[in-house]
Amino acid sequence: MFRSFLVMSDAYLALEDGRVVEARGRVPGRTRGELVFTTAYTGYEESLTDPSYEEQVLTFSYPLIGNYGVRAERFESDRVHPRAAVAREFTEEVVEWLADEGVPAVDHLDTRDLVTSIREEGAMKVGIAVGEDVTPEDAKEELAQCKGMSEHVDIGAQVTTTELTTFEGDGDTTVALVDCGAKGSIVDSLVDRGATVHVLPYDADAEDVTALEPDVLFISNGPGDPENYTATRELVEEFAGEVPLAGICLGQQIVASALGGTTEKMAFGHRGVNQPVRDLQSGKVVMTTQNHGYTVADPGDQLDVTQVNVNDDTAEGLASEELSVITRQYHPEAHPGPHDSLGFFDDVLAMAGTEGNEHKPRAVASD
Ligand SMILES: NC(=O)CC[C@H](N)C(=O)O
Repeated sequence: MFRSFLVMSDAYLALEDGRVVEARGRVPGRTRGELVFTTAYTGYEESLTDPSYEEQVLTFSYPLIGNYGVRAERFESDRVHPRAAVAREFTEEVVEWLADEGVPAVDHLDTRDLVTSIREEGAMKVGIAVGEDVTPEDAKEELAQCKGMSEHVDIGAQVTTTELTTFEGDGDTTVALVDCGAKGSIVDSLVDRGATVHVLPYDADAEDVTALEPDVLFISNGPGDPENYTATRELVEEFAGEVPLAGICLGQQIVASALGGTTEKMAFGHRGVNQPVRDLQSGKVVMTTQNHGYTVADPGDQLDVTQVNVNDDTAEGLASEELSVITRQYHPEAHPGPHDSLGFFDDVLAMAGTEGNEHKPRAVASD
């Protein structure tokens, strides 16, 4: 009786399964979202700035987050996207960063237990209340207002560029990248290979794309349910067979859905930097970075599954030689994660059939 009086918590997480978990508050605030976890042991700056985490609460299963600082050059976008961050222990530097960004954070809870619950019960809604005077009821109120991921019907608007932005490369390929929440490393990976990348709003129409005379139409990663991206799907329908198509993560899901396939929600998704993927033609397995909660259930008649996840056989790569399409469910641009699959960007430019792109990796100093 006295114990609960003496050790008052200043943070509560109300889970959809009815539990309320106590934690230590690091950044105050009240919020809600879909509770997911990543097993990545590095790359917290990249994950926290990945727009695909919009409307989610990100739990790190790795116990210490922040041990090599916070550097803006590693950010994937200009802000933190998860609604809140959860770890066993955050360093002061990460806490300061999240406080600057106004993103609630909690630690000193058993994240092993939380991750086990998500694995057993699936990604679930969570309400969070952090601050000196908060009560479990506050967290429950947040939970009561929490929407399911698919109910965020216009989530693309929260993360997209609002105007056309161009990144010049010194080769011959022109890429129209539809920004549904694109990671900066996707643009970098294309520009590094000489492509000029025009970044378009997620609701761009056919005229906007045609005006750019692209060699490739590229659909980016992004948050939420792929079925909610109606305008982007229409673009794919319009240009399939006319312009080569590429897609990453949400991009793969939208391309499949537009070309007659179906998508579905996974129980708890794939989030981490060691997801094994097998290429069906070569038999080769590569380690990949992943962050998704939906998957392509059926690619439809026009696309072939070219790569699968070794753990659960889900579709990791799709292609159509006839329509010139290649997509990946994982993140070939890495950041964070292994660079095994960077060759995807070479394949995309090769598919475009343009010449004169020279690959200049950023790791090599230019002279
Ligand atoms: N990284 C992404 O593009 C995520 C795609 C989609 N929002 C999903 O969760 O499956």
